[in-house]
Formats: sequence, C-alpha cells, structure tokens
Amino acid sequence: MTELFEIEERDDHRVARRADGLLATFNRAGLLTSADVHAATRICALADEVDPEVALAVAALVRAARHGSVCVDLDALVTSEGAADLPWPAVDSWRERIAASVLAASGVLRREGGLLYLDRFWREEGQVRDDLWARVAAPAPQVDEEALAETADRLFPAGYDEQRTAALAAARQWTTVLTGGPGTGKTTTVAGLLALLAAQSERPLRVALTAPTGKASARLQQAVEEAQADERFSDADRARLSGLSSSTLHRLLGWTPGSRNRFRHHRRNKLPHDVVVVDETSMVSLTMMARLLEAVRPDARLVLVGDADQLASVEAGAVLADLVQGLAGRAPGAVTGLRTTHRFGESIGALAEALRQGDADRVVELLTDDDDRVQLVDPVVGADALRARLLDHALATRAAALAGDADAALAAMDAHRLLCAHRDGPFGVAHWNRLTERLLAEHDPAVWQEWYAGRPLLVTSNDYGLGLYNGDTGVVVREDDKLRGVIAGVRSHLWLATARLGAVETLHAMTIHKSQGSQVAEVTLLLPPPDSPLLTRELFYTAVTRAKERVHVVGTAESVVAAVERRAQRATGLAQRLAAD
Ligand SMILES: Nc1ncnc2c1ncn2[C@@H]1O[C@H](COP(=O)(O)OP(=O)(O)OP(=O)(O)O)[C@@H](O)[C@H]1O
Repeated sequence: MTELFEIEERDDHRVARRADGLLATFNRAGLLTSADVHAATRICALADEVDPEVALAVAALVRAARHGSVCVDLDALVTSEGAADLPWPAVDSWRERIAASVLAASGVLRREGGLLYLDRFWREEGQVRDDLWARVAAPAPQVDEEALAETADRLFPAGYDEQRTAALAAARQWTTVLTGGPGTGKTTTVAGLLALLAAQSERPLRVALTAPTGKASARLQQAVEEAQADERFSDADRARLSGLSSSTLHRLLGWTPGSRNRFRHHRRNKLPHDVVVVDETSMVSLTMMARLLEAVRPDARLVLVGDADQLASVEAGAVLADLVQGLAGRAPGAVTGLRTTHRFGESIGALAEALRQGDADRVVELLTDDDDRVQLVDPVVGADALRARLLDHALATRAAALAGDADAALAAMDAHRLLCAHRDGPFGVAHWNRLTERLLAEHDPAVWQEWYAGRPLLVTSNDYGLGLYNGDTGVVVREDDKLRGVIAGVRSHLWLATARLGAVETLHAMTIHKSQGSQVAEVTLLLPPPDSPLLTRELFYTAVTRAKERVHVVGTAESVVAAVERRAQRATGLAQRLAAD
C-alpha cells in the first residue's frame, strides 16, 4: 500500500510552494512531500536535467528512501493500492525517457533487474553482494575437526542439537547468518561458538561483539557473559574469553565527528578482529552493512545474528531478510536458523509462530482463548483497565523514584510497556504519554512539570561524550532533594543532572519501531484501526516478541486480521542480486 498524506491547512509544510507541473501534482496529491520535491529539483538542476518525468522518478526515489526502500519498481508503484488513481506517466515510455535521460547517462540514475535506483544505493547493494560472494567463495577456514567435535560435545550436549549444528557451521565457514526468534538460543550459540573458536586458536582470539544500537550491544555483552556462566563452560573456556566487550557498530567501525557514513576502518584499514559478531542485524541498514563488510578482514569470521521476521532498519534496506532469501539458493550453508523457543511460555511463542506463518485465524484464536498470557482486549470495553494498568505502573515507578531507589524505579518501569504503531493521533505515543501523565497528576500535582520523579525516559540520540545511546532508557529519581536522570546500564547506571539530558522523550508509551532490541515483562500493544498503513505483520510480530511474560493486544479482531495480512514492503534488490549468477 502506498501511503498518501492529506493536506491539513493552507500552510502545511508538506506543500511545495514553488513546484509546478508533475511534481506539483504529485505533491498536492499527497504522494511527494515538499522535501522530496526540493531534493529532486536540486538533483535535476545540478545535472541540467529538464525532463519532468525524470524529475518525477527522482522524487519517487527520494520518497522511497524515506520509507525505507533503496529502489523503486515503477510497475508496482503505479499500480499500488492507494496511488493507482494518480496521473502516472505510461510506464513503458517513462522507462524509455529515464533510460535516455542526462541523469542516466551521468550515472545518477541506475537500472538493475527492472528496478530503478539512485546511484548510492545501487553501488552499496552491489558492494554488499560482491563482498559477501568473495567471502563465501574463499577457501574455508582450517579447523581441527577432532578437537572441534570434542569441545562441541561438551558445550552443546543433548538438548542443544540445533545450536550445536549452527555453531559448528559457523566455525567451519567465514560468514554465517544466524537467524531465530526471541529465546531460540542465538546468544547461547554465539557464546558456545566463541568458546569453540577460542579453543582452536593458538593465540588469544580478538572478538568484536557489536550491534546497531548501544542498548542492543550492551544486552549482547551481558547475555554472552551470562551464557558463559553456565556449567557447560569450563574455567579454561572462560579464561580464554575473559574481557569480552561490546560496542555499537558506529563505535566499532570508528565513528568520526561530522561524518555519518565514513569510518576509520574501511577496505584499506580493516578491523583487527578474528571474529565479528553482529546482533540485531535486522536493524542494520544497507549503508551500514556495506561499511561493515568492507572493513571486516577476509580471514575473520563474521556472524550476523538476528530475527529476519522483525521490522527492518529505520534507515533504508531490509538487509537481514534479503540475506536470508538471497543466500538460500547459492550458499544455503551460510544461513542457519534456530526454531525451538526456550524462553517464552508457550503462549507468546505460539502467537509469534502464528504471526510468522501469517495465519490470521490462529492469531485470533490464540488471542481469544482462555489463556490470559496473550489476550485481545476490546478498545472500548478495555479502556478503563488499560488506564488503570498504566497508572499502576506509573505510580509504582514514581514511588520508587521518590524514595531514591533507582533499581526499583527502573524495574517498575520495565515491568510493563505500552507500545503504539503511531507517534501522533489517538493511537499515538504522544497522546498516551500525555494521558498517563494526566492520570498521574490527578494523584500528585507535582507531575505537572517537565521533570518529575518517576518520569520514564527514552534517549533519542547518541551522545558519545556522556555515554548516552539512542534507545537507552532511564528514569528520573529524587536524590537528596534533587532530581537526577538515571540511565540504565549493564554493570552500573549513569546518573546525570536533568539539565544535561537534552535528547530525551517520556516513555510511558513507546513506538514499536523504537522498542526493537529491547524486552520487558509485560507488553500492551495498541493496534491502530485496520486501514492504518503502519499496521503490518512485521510490526505486530516485533511488538509481541518484546514481551517476556504477557501480551495484551488492545484492538478489534478486524485490526488483528488486517495486521497479519499486510506486509511491510520495502523495495530492495539485494536478495535478487545475491541469487543471480
Ligand atoms: N537448548 C537449550 N535448552 C534449554 N535452555 C536453553 C537452550 N538454549 C537456550 N536456552 C535458554 O533459553 C534462554 C534463551 O536463550 P538465548 O538467550 O540464547 O536466546 P536468544 O535467541 O539469544 O534470545 P533473545 O534474542 O531473545 O535475547 C536462555 O535462558 C538460555 O539459557
């Protein structure tokens, strides 16, 4: 479905005042925003491109990137639900005009497999494909099979067969994509794999544990350490892997101020590590994957871990899903999947599986049977209960925060989370944050201020100086009559004066996109109406799998079915390009 916006007022910022012709028509129709129009106009002006149909194609590509696609399929675009009635050019002649354009001749526009690209994404996809194929085609690493089998028997005894197969595959090749839903033992596999590799290495192994966000990278390190505490690991295993630390992908590659996509490590200055493990790979954009692949040594093992059924990265691309699909044909051994869930109670696991399968009837059945660990709540009937739940958790967090007990306040905050598809409107995060604060203020008027004890916090951008990462969570706590922001950390929390917390939002409610990479005990998912284009199977799956113990889905059966049936479609060509000869 192609999402259109409605112009709400005369001065709507999405209207491009100076556009004319086709761009103005598609802007007023709600397809192109003024930013798309300006970017396209500028690109065309720089290259002396005067064909309005070519400008429309460029604007459609800029728009597509905003929605996470790296290319555009013109046939699909002109027939897409929601946009089919717009005055599109005839596709065949449109394609011919693009092919004959100045922008195509100068390489700004590219065609590949029937898809249209802006040069940057076309090159990045090509680079990811080339680097991956070079890695897959290289002679396999040498391993001592006897020692490998012996260590694997100890680390992966009976009951760990799936993980043993995956770890052995990853030990025997340079590149492995390890996929599985939450609790399927991905971290267990990684921890065992590292011990297998360390036992094979004559010198200490240099390991990079990394993830796209600070929160996810901290979780990875903690999870690997916890997994290695298990009795299956010997003291020698632990000694060989002591001092593992994790970092964000940006940090690992060597983020430099002022440059978003250029790093210290690249093709001519590779990372020193022998093993690079990337967690939450579904959140890695095409651009970051391109930067990572060029920086990893060809003789370093690369293990890309993630859940391909989750929402894709915020920035353009759907790399993990593309790798799973694209590698399956030509290098099937490179992808290993874990299927058995070890953590969830059966109910959440069964619901997640029904969502993965796209079985709407089963999803409704599971949500409406007697098991109250996953339940569908009618938005009207359940409104009071939802408010009461939000208020209870907010009050518990506030009580602990007023007492100065940061651990208890953080635990109360993480006991429950309201997840929304939208930011704005009646189903959006902003509304539910305000509503919760109003409910809280009815109990305690001190809450009517920006900073109050018990205000749950979500960090919205990285601040390397302060050690704050986009996606970090925290809470405002009273300490000696002063309010301080406490940001949750793995080993210790970060205490900061509230004045230093610039980029933070209130976290009584959170968007599902931002919840990626985190888990809480209980989730309430607020489904938008069935016609919301944001409501997709991937969004639903991501929200449900954030919960460890219980899921309340607030919505109608109609919304549930619409969510299961609508896929989050991103136009990418990577799977195709990986699969092609
Ligand atoms: N084969 C197994 N048998 C029993 N328990 C297991 C097995 N594998 C993993 N577990 C346990 O299941 C839980 C989840 O495992 P793990 O953390 O490795 O999964 P994960 O896929 O990394 O989860 P997530 O991505 O959700 O953090 C852990 O408590 C782990 O000890």
